[in-house]
Amino acid sequence: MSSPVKKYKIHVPATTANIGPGFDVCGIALSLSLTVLVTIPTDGKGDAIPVISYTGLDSANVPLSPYKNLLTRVALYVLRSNGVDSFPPGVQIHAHNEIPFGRGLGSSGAAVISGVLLGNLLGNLNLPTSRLLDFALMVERHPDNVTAALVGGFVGSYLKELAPEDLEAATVPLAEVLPEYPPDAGPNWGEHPPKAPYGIGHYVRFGWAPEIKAIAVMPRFELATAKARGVLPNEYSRKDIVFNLQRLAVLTTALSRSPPDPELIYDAMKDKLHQPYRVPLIPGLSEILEKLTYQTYPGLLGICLSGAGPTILALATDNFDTIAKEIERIFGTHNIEVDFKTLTIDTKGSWVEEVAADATI
Ligand SMILES: Nc1ncnc2c1ncn2[C@@H]1O[C@H](COP(=O)(O)OP(=O)(O)O)[C@@H](O)[C@H]1O
Ligand SMILES: N[C@@H](CCOP(=O)(O)O)C(=O)O
Repeated sequence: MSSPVKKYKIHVPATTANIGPGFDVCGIALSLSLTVLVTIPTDGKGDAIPVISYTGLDSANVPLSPYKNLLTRVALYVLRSNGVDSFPPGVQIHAHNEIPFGRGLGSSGAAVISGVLLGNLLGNLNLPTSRLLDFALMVERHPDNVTAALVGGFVGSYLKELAPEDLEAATVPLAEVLPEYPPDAGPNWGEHPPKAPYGIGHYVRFGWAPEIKAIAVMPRFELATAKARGVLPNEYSRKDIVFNLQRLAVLTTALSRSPPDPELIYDAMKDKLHQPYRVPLIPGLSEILEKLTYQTYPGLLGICLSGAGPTILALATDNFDTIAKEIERIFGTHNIEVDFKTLTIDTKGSWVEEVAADATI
């Protein structure tokens, strides 16, 4: 006879980050999600390590060892940081993914947030949102995707300047925060991870005009965020920083006003801090940013790279298919195939629900 179980579903949305000038600051949660079904035996019996399975987008290449999979490594990091040395026995994890990997729609941010929520659930930790965010930020150091994925909506965030002793913990290489535990690691294996400082991330939710939708045009190739960050300079000119600051200050309010003003938003979504440097990695990007204007495509409000790319984000109130098809056409001239979707803004963020013992994804 099988063990009695408790089952939970963790829901985490995709995110688009930067929105033009808000590099590493702004994020928007979108209507695509990563859903994780967690089965926990109530009699404490079963395999010592969780059994993982995946369905959905890009699921064929995800590592299924809990010591290699990003989601479970983050969960174990949260557990170990809170005095729980290993996964409870008999846990089964099934993830269903709608967020394409490496396209600039926050798949890794969603995996990190689900991992933090999974650790919180498996350890019965009852951590508050700010503490969940601390752990997420120890893993994914830019706050834009993880904050929007956790709290939902259109969000701006910053990282607190840390005290020297906390700074040391926060700059520990990712590989040490998330060691790839050998499969035979016992509960006391290895060093404990560095303590996550408290209150690393601070955020505010902006308003959002309900008629604005997000068109995501997703090229069929992956661009690792780490690679797209690697091409950015370490220093910028005052002129370029001021260019972005001016636009960002206007954009956060302009996107909340109904009806939205295309003339104001279009220019406010321009950027000089990351997009120009990423052009060589995304054939067609410059042409797309120049060619699609609010004057030539009625309904278009603004256009930018989604996160680190290669997805293009167009914010619009109308003519979604026409706008997407023109972007598809330009990518096509560079022999790049795409998929496109018109998405709405997810205002709920991440959430966990208990489901019936016979529930499936
Ligand atoms: N649901 C998931 N489960 C496990 N790993 C994931 C998941 N989603 C993303 N990842 C990991 O994150 C990588 C993509 O991260 P990244 O380069 O930051 O791109 P993105 O823009 O999609 O966040 C994937 O190749 C995979 O290794
Ligand atoms: N601010 C980051 C955002 C990365 O988002 P992703 O969805 O591409 O991981 C950056 O621009 O590097």
